[in-house]
Parts: sequence; structure tokens; C-alpha cells
Amino acid sequence: MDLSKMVVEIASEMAAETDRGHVADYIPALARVSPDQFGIAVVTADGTVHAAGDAETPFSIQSVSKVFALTLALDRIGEALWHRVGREPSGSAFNSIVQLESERGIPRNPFINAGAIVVSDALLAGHDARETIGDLLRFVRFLAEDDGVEIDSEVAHSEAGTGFRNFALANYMKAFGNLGNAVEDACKVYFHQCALTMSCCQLAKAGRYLMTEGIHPGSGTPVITPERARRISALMLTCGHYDGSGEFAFRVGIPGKSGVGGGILAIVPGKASIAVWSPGLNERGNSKLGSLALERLAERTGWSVFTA
Ligand SMILES: NC(=O)CC[C@H](N)C(=O)O
Repeated sequence: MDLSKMVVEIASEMAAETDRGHVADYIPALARVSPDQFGIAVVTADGTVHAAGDAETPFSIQSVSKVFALTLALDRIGEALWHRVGREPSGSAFNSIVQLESERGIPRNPFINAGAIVVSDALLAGHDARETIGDLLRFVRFLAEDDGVEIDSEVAHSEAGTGFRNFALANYMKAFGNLGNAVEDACKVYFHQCALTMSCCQLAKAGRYLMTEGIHPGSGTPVITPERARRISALMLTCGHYDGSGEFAFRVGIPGKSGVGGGILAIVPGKASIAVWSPGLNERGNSKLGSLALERLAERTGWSVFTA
């Protein structure tokens, strides 16, 4: 299998697609991004990077960051985190508030907005928001082995200025006693983590620890236990695309986490860490061409968590 050729082919197929979805416009700073872009990067177990298209262009990783925040939170807080956030797919939109009322402020999973705000709150644990944001940035730079990873403060402020739904989710959970810190601080951490800016190459490198059962390939040190790495991947498969998670699992068959910036991080255990990016989204807020590209890559490589 010639992966380098395959990613180049997929990138040129995506360039020819005319139906590219719609760029997220509810965050003003994201509305300006051109939908014409597409990038793909595949890092294999031996460390080789196969990339094509706009694979070096930085983009706002948005909800893909929920994977890294969850990893850090599990490492810091451990299993106690699961008292505050569930592990079930929500079947609802990523920013829905509906289930929180009958489920008493406990979000269904860490990959919807409400769940990620709880994770941000858990990471804060009484620390200063700036310090926590700095910790997250350093963690992602370490994972990617790249100090060029940045947080785009314009995106973070743009989102804070229009993030009424996220503030509503945080306030609602605070009312149920499921937020230990001030709503403003938990949301500040959340908005800044969403504003992490990475290229496909950086993102695929950052995701390698999930391909290698929790080991950071650069240093050989554990980022997280093998059991937790498997569980994070399980959550990516069941919850990583919100109410489009079933469809993604059906079409692609590997764990993936999407973000409204148009990025998706996908993991083939033991084989590859993949990042795709195209800013146009489908009706569930997942990258339209990113999903299509992963479907084609999975088809052509035979990669799936359902086959040996
Ligand atoms: N699905 C997403 O990527 C959502 C993240 C975005 N920052 C929001 O809170 O709305």
C-alpha cells in the first residue's frame, strides 16, 4: 500500500468536490475561513508522515481539543471525573441543553460542549484560568513535539463574545452544583482550548499516543495508561461526532473527533494517527469533506477497528 500516493489522490479528489458544506458562522472569527481548503496528514506507527493538500496550514481545532483536555483531566483527577460527566452518546446537537435538565446537570459525555465545560472546570481545580490554559497549551505542544502550536486569542475572544449558549450550559450546570469554579473561568479555559490552532501535520502527531496505547512516541514515556487510551478512543467512536457519531462509525469505522473548525482527528489503533481538515461542515457540524476523505482512506487501506 502506497500511503503517500493515496493521500495525494484523496486530496486531489477533494479539491474537485463542489459540495463542500458550510463554514461555521456562529463564531465570527471562523466565518471568514475559506471552504476551498483541504488537508490530510497520516502518521504511521513507524513515525512516517504522509501529507497532502493544505496539511501545513494552521486551523482552529475547536472540539478536537476535547480529546486532549479529557486526557489531561483524567491524568490529573483520575476516575473521579466520571462522577461529573457520563459516557453515553447524546444523540443531540453538540451545544444542546435539553438533557441537562432531566439528568440533573451531568452531561452525557466529555465530547459535547456541556461535558467539555465540566472537564475545563475540573482542570481548573481552583487554579488561575491563565495557568490552566498555559498547562493545556504546553501539554499539546509536548504531544505534537512542536512549540509552533498556538492559541489564537482572536478566536477565543470572538467565541467569548458570542458564546451565549456555552455560558448558558455552564450556568445551568453550576445551578446543579456540577461546576466548582466561576462560570467565567470555566468558560475562559474552554474557549481558549477550542482556539488551539494546529495544522493537520501537528494534529496527527499530537494524536499518536492514542495509536500507541498511551505512549508518547517521541520520548517513550506514558502520556496515559493503555486502558485510558483505549477508553478515550471508545468515546471518540461513540460520541466524537455528536449526533452524527453513528453515521461516522458506520461510514468510516475508526474512532474520530471532529471540531467546527472543520478538523477531524482519527485513530487506527497500532497503525495510524490521522488528521483531516476542510472547513465546510455538514448539518451536524462535522467536516463534510473531512468525513468523506476518511471514508475513502479507510476503504482503500482496509483500516477499521472491526477487522483484525
Ligand atoms: N463542535 C465544536 O467544535 C464546538 C466548539 C465551539 N467552540 C463551541 O463551543 O461551540
